Amino acid sequence: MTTHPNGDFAIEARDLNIFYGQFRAVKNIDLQFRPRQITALIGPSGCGKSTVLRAFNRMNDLIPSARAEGEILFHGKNIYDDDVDPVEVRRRVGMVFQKPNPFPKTIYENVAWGARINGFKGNKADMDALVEQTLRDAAVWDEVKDKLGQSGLSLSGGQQQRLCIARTIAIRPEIILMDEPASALDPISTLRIEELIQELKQNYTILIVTHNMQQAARASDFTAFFNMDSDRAGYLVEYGPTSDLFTNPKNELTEQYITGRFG
Ligand SMILES: Nc1ncnc2c1ncn2[C@@H]1O[C@H](COP(=O)(O)OP(=O)(O)OP(=O)(O)O)[C@@H](O)[C@H]1O
Repeated sequence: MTTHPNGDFAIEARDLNIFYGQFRAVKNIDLQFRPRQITALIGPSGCGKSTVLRAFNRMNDLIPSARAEGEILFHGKNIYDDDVDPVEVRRRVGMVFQKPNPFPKTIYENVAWGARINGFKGNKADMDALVEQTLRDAAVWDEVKDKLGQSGLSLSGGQQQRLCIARTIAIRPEIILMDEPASALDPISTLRIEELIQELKQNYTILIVTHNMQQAARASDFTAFFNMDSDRAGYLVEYGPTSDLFTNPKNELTEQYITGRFG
């Protein structure tokens, strides 16, 4: 994929519409994400947050009925152009899912896999060092360093999710998409994930879908609020710095949503 600088933005949606068969699930989305910032996508159930998120790494391609119109510009290139390889898009735009889904392999292999995908050529000692550094970056090293040969599935839910984040960053993406990454976790594990997201921001642009308004307010720099129209298509109501959106929303609907009056 030949790419060019994309102005000030890490990734950008232009007039994005996504359909499942005849049904238009989201409409006319324009959104621009600055590098190394965390953006929360919020809104009532079914308004299309996950659908929009998955559009940024062509994950919707895996759903046979799904179709995108419009553009997603990444380094100035529309990722939906015919000459773009979706596998390469997913390498550069990684994803963490709601339910932790480590591979049924060792903790070590869950991380080493990503490095190999990236063409890692070093010896065993180099790989050991890379696995350690990646697990440290994902704030899970201390808990797993004595059991790297055990299955990733043997860890707690919160540890599994941090292992999945390690697996994602081992591929060195530029952008990380997170679809409610803490919603299946207890409050302490949730806080650890939020802290980790803050650290990852130094190196990655992060888009995070969350149902949890406090989490959006605490953990993000920007917030995009979506709602569902009378035709059930999701649309973007308001987008801006999180502090503005939560303290001084411009739109009446945003105010109603963040104060819990609907959704
Ligand atoms: N695979 C699919 N096939 C058909 N319709 C789908 C599919 N996935 C989602 N939809 C529909 O698209 C719309 C948006 O769904 P989506 O899951 O993106 O919303 P959401 O805001 O993330 O919801 P939630 O907060 O409940 O997870 C909904 O009407 C949903 O029923």
